Amino acid sequence: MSQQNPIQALLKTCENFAQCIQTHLSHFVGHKDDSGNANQNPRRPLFSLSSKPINPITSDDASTALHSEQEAPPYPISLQKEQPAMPVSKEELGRATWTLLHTLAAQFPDHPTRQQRRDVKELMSILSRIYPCKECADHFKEVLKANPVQAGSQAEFSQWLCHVHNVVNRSLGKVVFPCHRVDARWGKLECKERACDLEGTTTNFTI
Ligand SMILES: Cc1cc2nc3c(=O)[nH]c(=O)nc-3n(C[C@H](O)[C@H](O)[C@H](O)COP(=O)(O)OP(=O)(O)OC[C@H]3O[C@@H](n4cnc5c(N)ncnc54)[C@H](O)[C@@H]3O)c2cc1C
Repeated sequence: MSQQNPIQALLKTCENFAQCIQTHLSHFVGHKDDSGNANQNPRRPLFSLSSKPINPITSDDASTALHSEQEAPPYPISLQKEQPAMPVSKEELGRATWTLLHTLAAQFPDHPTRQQRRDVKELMSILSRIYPCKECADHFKEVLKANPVQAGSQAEFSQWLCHVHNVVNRSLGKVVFPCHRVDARWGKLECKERACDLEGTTTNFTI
């Protein structure tokens, strides 16, 4: 074993330490090695100036570094690809609403209770206030003023509804519907054991 001068040993330790620092700093500043090539060492620095963990997949360039700083989305990736909901057109909304109203009229009891008569009047009145097409709602308000709801029976209500629908049709330049054919056009729902019938048996639901 060769005896080493303690000063020499200390100098050697300092040199090793300096080399170590230089190696790690080169990861941050794109240090060129002795051969003059840019440092392509794929290893990550042992520590980062960023407070967030470095994404091991992204590369070193500034744009991807920016990405690695962004928050992860709070929802699954697949949801990001979904198309925005298709808006409903005024025509689709109208057809759907008339379908509801004419079906309701077809199913309206022959001998409605006072409450049922009140309900349809109230429903029409509410529609004229909150129908989600302001222009249509305002127009329907005028139609109702000129044609108060008649709901003394199923026949009366469905004929009244046919009439007001025709008022709207005319104002839009549409063909007028022959109201004697309303029962052929709009029937009751087909439900087992009269489950859809307003006068049918009451279903008990457990929620
Ligand atoms: C209360 C209300 C007010 C509206 N106001 C406006 C408005 O101001 N401006 C506007 O642009 N749109 C309005 N709409 C929408 C408009 O009435 C139509 O629904 C829309 O233009 C689509 O018309 P459509 O030709 O497809 O048939 P729709 O009029 O929607 O009728 C649907 C189906 O009902 C049947 N039908 C037609 N007339 C009658 C009738 N008299 N009785 C029974 N059945 C019939 C036909 O088979 C028809 O295909 C309104 C809708 C509602 C419900």
